Amino acid sequence: MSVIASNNQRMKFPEVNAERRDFLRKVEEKWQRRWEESGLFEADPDPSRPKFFVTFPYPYINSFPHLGTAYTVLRVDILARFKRMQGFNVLFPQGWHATGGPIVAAALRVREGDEKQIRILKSIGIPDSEIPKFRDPEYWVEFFRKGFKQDFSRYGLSIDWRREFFTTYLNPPYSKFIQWQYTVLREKGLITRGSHPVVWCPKEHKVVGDHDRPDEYAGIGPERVVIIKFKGEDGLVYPCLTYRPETVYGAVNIWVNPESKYLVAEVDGEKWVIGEYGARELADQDHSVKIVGEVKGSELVGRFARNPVTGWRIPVLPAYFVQADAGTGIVMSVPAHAPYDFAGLEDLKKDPYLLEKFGLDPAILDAVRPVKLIDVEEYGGLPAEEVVRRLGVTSQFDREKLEEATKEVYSKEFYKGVLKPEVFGERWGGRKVFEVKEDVVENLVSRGIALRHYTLPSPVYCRCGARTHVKLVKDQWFLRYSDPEWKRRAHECIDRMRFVPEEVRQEFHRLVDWYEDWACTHERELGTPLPWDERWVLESLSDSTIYMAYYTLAKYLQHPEKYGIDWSKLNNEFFDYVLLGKGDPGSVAERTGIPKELLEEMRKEFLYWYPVDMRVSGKDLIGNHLVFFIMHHVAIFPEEHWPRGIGVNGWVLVAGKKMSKSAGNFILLREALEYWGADATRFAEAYAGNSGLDDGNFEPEVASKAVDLLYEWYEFAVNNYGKGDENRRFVDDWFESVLYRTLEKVTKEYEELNTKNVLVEGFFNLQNAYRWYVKRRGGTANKEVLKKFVEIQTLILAPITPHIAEEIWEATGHKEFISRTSWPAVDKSKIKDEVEKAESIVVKLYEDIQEVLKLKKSGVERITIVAPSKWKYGFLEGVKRRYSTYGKLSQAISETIKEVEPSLKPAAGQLASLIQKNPEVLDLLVSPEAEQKALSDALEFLKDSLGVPVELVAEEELRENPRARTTLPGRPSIILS
Ligand SMILES: Nc1ncnc2c1ncn2[C@@H]1O[C@H](COP(=O)(O)OP(=O)(O)OP(=O)(O)O)[C@@H](O)[C@H]1O
Repeated sequence: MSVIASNNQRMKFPEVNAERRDFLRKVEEKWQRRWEESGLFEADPDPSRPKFFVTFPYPYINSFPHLGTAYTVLRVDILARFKRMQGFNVLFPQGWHATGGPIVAAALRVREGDEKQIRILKSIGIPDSEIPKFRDPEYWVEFFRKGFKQDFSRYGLSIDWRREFFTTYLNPPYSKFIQWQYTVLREKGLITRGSHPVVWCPKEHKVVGDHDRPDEYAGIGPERVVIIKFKGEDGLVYPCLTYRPETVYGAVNIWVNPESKYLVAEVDGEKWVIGEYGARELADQDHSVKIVGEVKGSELVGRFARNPVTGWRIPVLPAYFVQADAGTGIVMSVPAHAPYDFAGLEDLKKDPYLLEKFGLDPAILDAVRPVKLIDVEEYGGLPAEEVVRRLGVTSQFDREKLEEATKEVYSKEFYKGVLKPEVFGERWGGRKVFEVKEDVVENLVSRGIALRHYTLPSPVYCRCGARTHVKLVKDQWFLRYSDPEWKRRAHECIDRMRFVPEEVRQEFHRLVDWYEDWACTHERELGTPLPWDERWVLESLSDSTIYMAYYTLAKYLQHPEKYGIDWSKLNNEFFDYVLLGKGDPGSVAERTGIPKELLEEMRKEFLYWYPVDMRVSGKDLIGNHLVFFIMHHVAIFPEEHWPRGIGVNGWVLVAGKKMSKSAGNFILLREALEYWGADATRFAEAYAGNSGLDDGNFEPEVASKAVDLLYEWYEFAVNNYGKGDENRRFVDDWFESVLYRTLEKVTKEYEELNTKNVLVEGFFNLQNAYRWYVKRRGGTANKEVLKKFVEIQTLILAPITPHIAEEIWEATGHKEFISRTSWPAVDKSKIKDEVEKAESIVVKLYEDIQEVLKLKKSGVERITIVAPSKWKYGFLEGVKRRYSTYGKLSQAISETIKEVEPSLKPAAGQLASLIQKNPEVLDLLVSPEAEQKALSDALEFLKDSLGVPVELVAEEELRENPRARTTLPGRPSIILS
């Protein structure tokens, strides 16, 4: 089940045992206090130990953390704790992100008394009297920074809090660090200046970010399109806006909306006919636009223009699906490949009244015939026609179906479509659309036939109510991500990194290739001013690229009073020295007033911790932040400081959507902590998913159940540690083998951050195995084995549920924090395949006997298990060996029979047919001694649990009994008497 919750509609959590929960919470408080008092997670350089540096993308602090953030950050904590137990000196720092528009916009909304914004604040527990404070963006930063820290601490995250910081000018040393970074990038020629398309409010004269518009318009941004100019016989240019410029080769008419008003405008010296919206957008995208007149769409209908690439004389026709206030308001018609165009033409053909209404001669349609340009395997005929017919589109007003049809045709043709050589000639013919599209555009533009343009795919309104459009903002600063050398270094870094899961590596390569220059500054947002042009502040992704390096210094820089650091004296030379080793510490000391020794210590600290060993994030950041993280590291740092690892995971969803602060659909971490406590919440979060792109599934039922499971484990461990007997039996070997095998598997799963698998293997399966072990032993356990079980189970749980693990550790007489205890070594000598297999024969036998007894119901006085003759083991061994060579069971059997001594041939024939029927016995094969040992060891258990005497008799002794002859290694016969 997935979580269903939102601000307004709080979820009802499944019932929890409050007494147990309260016990767990007390334990949690106790250990959090102890960890803090002992500075357990404060990590300082220690050259005698290997280091491990883990990071979590600093969250944006416009609300409290929710279970989505908590899911991902828990994985970082689990890795940190696991690595610590493996003997690494682990640094897990945490900062907060405040850069960008959302906080400023939200504060503004509170100032304006926006009801929705105020409701959101109330829903997360802010009392009425406090709301006015949220008019100030700085208050948001301060308030939620504290809230995040509080929640993360109560969640038991093992963070070195001395390194906490937040972004923007509100934190001067961080701002200086960012300014240093951009100075370095500029010196390396990686920053350039140019224009950039933005969503623009013409009324308020400002950029409209996601947070400056009603929610339904979130995420809609400028899209690159092409305007193709069709010259009219009336002297006007008909500017057709298109996403598919390559299809101009099949444009057989032009569409206008007959009922709309168009403008006549002088655009860059030509006379155009265009919608008002388009004229505005062109004017804001570096074109000179002068309105000189107006014309009704219907007046344009029936005129003719020339297709600029084919030279065809084509008519202007009426269509109601054309929106004059979108794009240029004028559309070229490609009926072979565009479902709307096909439907529009069909309507005209079907309805003579329409032609009449606009005074059109029906003959005008004769020349308007679809021309096929692109071949796609799926479509034999005209793609648009086929899809329109298949979906049952009735007219151009059938919008829903037409949208679906358009999506289908466009995407199939884009990726799989091959351009027809007879239309596109040698240059493009025979090639895929996506391969040549750019070249086609380039060609059209260079011939003066087309121009590049930006527009919005659908209308977007500003919060002030005005309709926005795309404007090119000048003097924008860009990161030159298009630079080939920069890309090359990033690819090299990606090749060397570890990715969890491995399959995301290719995606990073693809993204690095895909990125073009990135506009890195914004106006009117919280952030750090660009050092050489302070009108601009660095936008939120651009300021969050190498800040992991800042963590290594934050210990000093965020505590200036402790180290005698004067923030105002921090300069680029300082960062050059401590982060790049450039310059002379003596002169840096003189300029900054920071003692030389301290500077050297900071440099050492950086060198000790860097690079980042593993950065763990939700998959949303793959496409942006994590790419930037790589790009900026390779630009600024030498190779030895490039990132070493990235781990990604899916999202915690709410009703199929990412749980998110901005969308407002969340369960707050603090609510969960209040209801279940930290360990049970952590248990359910860890159980929610593994590494990879699949989304997690936080189940409240699991959290409620975890309260019981953890409490019961605590009781069991504390009450049973040191108990048990000294007897050593076969089944002790078995359980020990399972224990160490589990440990081996769990160690691998932790390395891969598959936390769900850890709990499945390392908790649920192990607990089941223990239950069987005790049952098999008639309710007892071996003292040493039991001790090992309690220890290993608690150690396995420690990274996930550290508080209760500490409590058990202490209660079982261990002096050290479990968080500092070594991860147990896998004792390979204890892992015994044969023993595990032999025991599985017992399990199956036990189940089989139960089944048979159920059928018999009563009257059974004795159960005889028939131990197979030794030669049968040899025979099976021979079959198994040959089977793995030949791959054919029958051949393996007949070859083996040849080797059997003559007196056994008849019995071997019978055995052969049994193997044919039960080939699984080949997998169960163990030595006769091991099987014998397992069965003998189980006799008492079988007798006690089945309530009937059970004996193990050799096959030879029961020669007369036909059931006995069918006994098989791994599947001994059962005789009831
Ligand atoms: N629902 C979620 N499931 C898993 N991880 C998440 C979820 N939401 C955020 N994260 C992760 O938390 C980290 C910090 O991101 P942050 O809290 O700033 O989230 P965000 O996506 O910006 O905010 P929002 O909650 O508004 O979506 C990122 O690694 C992000 O992938």
